[in-house]
Amino acid sequence: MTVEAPLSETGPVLLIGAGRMGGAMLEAWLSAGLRPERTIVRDPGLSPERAQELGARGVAISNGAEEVDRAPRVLVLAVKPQQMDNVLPEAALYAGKETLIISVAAGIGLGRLAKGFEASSRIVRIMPNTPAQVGAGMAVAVGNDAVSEQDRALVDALMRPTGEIAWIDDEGLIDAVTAVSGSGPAYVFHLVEAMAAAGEAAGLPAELSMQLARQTVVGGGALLAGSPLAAEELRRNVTSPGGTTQAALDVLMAEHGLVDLMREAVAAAKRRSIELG
Ligand SMILES: NC(=O)C1=CN([C@@H]2O[C@H](COP(=O)(O)OP(=O)(O)OC[C@H]3O[C@@H](n4cnc5c(N)ncnc54)[C@H](O)[C@@H]3O)[C@@H](O)[C@H]2O)C=CC1
Ligand SMILES: O=C(O)[C@@H]1CCC=N1
Repeated sequence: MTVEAPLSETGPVLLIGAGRMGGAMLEAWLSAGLRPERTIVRDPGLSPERAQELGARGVAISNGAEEVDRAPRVLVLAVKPQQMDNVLPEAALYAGKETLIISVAAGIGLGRLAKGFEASSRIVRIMPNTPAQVGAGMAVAVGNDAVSEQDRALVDALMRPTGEIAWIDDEGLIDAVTAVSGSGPAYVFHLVEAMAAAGEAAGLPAELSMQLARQTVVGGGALLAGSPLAAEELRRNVTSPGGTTQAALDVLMAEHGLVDLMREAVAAAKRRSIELG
């Protein structure tokens, strides 16, 4: 197995697009020891406050021009899929022979990315999620044929501080991945909103209901993370036969319940991911 140098010795990393997803990964990298002066952000849409805040932490904010002559070790594209066509020609100016190219954009395939760079370019497509910001993310990666074992080790080193990483060989799976783990945190946050609203409907004050919903999802996630038991087993441990939980699960697990709804939701997200490409 090829082992890449620790993150503190990696770089320079050029992040193009430091919005919600790029920003989340950036925070994880800096927390894990990526040296700020070897971390370059190119994002003309950054607010002056955010640019100043990153600058104060030592991160280099680039206006683009100076990047042309200093190819980064890694170039990470974290702009919206709709922005990619505008960004690729600029990104191609920055990429050198040694640069590993990573894109986290939903729907944009390796083939389309490759058209933006030199034919021999090593390109990895990653679908991360925003819990990356606190090191609890799930990222799935797929590389083109040019990607080496060393490149994979570098991607692992970069993504491990953001949470778990899984590699797939079949890029065709990535739309479903996007629909489950890429978009999935939003489903969990919506669950919190739905539980809080249901608590209010059951007579709880709004603030207390939100506290209960939020901490229950946080606590459920922490138990799932810390326990060797499967989700199904943990669910059974809450469910006394003939008790209150069973009464609720009879509703959630009924026909047209959560399982059917989630299947439809994930299928819709997968369709949209395919459309974006
Ligand atoms: N937000 C999420 O949970 C996830 C997002 N993604 C992917 O990450 C990508 C970014 O999404 P978000 O961070 O949510 O969007 P965002 O809108 O928060 O961030 C995009 C950033 O790109 C910047 N930008 C726009 N044009 C640019 C240019 N020409 N050069 C450099 N920067 C430019 C914007 O100023 C903005 O800060 C998308 O492709 C999305 O599919 C993937 C997984 C999860
Ligand atoms: O909503 C989106 O399109 C992006 C991709 C996965 C999460 N956010």
